Amino acid sequence: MSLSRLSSLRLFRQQCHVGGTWVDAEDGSTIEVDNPASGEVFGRIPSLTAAQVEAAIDTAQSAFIDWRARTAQQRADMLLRWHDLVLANREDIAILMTLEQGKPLAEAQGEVDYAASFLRWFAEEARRVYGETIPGAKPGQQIVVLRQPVGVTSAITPWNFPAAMITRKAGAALAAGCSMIVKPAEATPYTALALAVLAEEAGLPPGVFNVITGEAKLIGQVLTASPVVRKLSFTGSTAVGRQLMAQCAEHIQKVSLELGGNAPFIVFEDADLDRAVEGAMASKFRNTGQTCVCANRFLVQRSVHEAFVDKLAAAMAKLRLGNGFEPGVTQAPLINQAAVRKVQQHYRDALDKGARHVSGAVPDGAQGNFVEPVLITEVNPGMQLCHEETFGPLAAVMPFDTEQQAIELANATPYGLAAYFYSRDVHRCWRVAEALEAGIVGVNEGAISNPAAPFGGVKASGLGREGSRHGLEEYTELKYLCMGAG
Ligand SMILES: NC(=O)C1=CN([C@@H]2O[C@H](COP(=O)(O)OP(=O)(O)OC[C@H]3O[C@@H](n4cnc5c(N)ncnc54)[C@H](O)[C@@H]3O)[C@@H](O)[C@H]2O)C=CC1
Ligand SMILES: O=C(O)[C@H](O)CS(=O)(=O)O
Repeated sequence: MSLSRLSSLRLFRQQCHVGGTWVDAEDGSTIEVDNPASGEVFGRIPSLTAAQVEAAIDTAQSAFIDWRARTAQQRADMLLRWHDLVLANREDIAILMTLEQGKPLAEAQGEVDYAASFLRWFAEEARRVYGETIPGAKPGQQIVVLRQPVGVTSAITPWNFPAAMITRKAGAALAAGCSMIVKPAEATPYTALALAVLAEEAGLPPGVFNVITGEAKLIGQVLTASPVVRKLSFTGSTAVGRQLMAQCAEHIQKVSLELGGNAPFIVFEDADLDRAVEGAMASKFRNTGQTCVCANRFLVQRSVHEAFVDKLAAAMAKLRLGNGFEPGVTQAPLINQAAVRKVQQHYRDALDKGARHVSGAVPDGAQGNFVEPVLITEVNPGMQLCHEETFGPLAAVMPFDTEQQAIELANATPYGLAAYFYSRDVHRCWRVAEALEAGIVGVNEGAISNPAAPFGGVKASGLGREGSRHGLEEYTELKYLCMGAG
């Protein structure tokens, strides 16, 4: 992708979008954006000042007053138009996504579809924000429960799903009648700005959906220190989520936190091994292992351990690492050198503590941001990868003996976002599904994402749910009216 070709993409914007206006930083400062495959800087984005973030909050507040007064049908229609425009511009959005995040183009196109599905889902839900009535305590008295939008909301989003993590939040917020200010990851701003172009074209009033860029800590401080902002939705690392939650305490802002994970993937001896391997590949290598719901540890019952490892190694050998724009590539560069070092660290730590290398190249960091898929086994609970999110293409297998041991091993982590297991014993499926400490459990399924489902985790994986009607309710407040008999 040449820079001249890039500048011909109408969705490629290098300014922030606030109140319907495209703006630069008032002091002219910018942040470089590079392509993870080559390291080439291909664009810049503004680094807004604190005063500009404050101005965005004021703009979003004014827009909220008008937006909440629209009818649910009007909000639904605009969300649906936004959905249609996102799909109509699928190819160009995917090009921007592969350029800035690196994922294979086909996977980027798939993410655009996934992102659009949240806009459709919340367009449909927008007309179902219901209240309720409750019998009063006295004759003639009635309790009326209203469900109202919380107001101005903010979203701080990660680089791994530059489109879907925005529409999963903005779709819900706007359907509820809120306005939103989004700060995308510094590494992946262009997908977010493309969504802003299309939101404007869909007829969303100025200030309802705003995209700002700049120094993360500064922007986070301004957004969480404002009494006008009534909710923050964050997806990213647990460390940053913990910090932001503390900052939101000042004005009791609502928070939704989608944080890190360490998903166990359990294969019982009664599993269909071929299906288990299919599920393992879908869970582990989606986005080159850079998702919060990726299998981080494979727990395999000892009697099928060797067969599973052999099948998994054979499936991994078919993966193809390369530039996301190359046809047939299924594994792309990691987002940056820090991500490469984390995979190296988890691999080295595991081998130092007794793991065995099975297949794939040793992650030695010699290929820039590219890391070959690698398989190890004989993993044990004392290894870093059992307690930290690897976020890369390292498949780590641990044999186990009993069902109870598998459950204990699976739950022995600070995280609790996703978990997976394969078994054809229906009674075991119920026992294990109920025992796993996670917000999402894939039962004989490795691909679990769905806009209709309440996505979220427990323990260090976060608070709240996104997607589903539950995700919309997170952007509302309940108020009850006690109507006296008069
Ligand atoms: N649960 C998930 O979906 C994700 C988990 N992660 C985990 O986090 C690790 C680090 O990845 P990062 O992208 O660096 O995640 P991160 O948590 O540092 O960044 C996520 C978002 O938070 C912003 N941010 C960072 N520090 C902030 C602060 N002090 N105040 C306000 N905003 C701030 C970033 O600009 C970005 O928009 C990954 O290796 C992975 O383990 C990362 C991305 C997504
Ligand atoms: O942050 C992530 O990794 C995503 O939430 C995972 S998913 O929702 O795209 O499955």
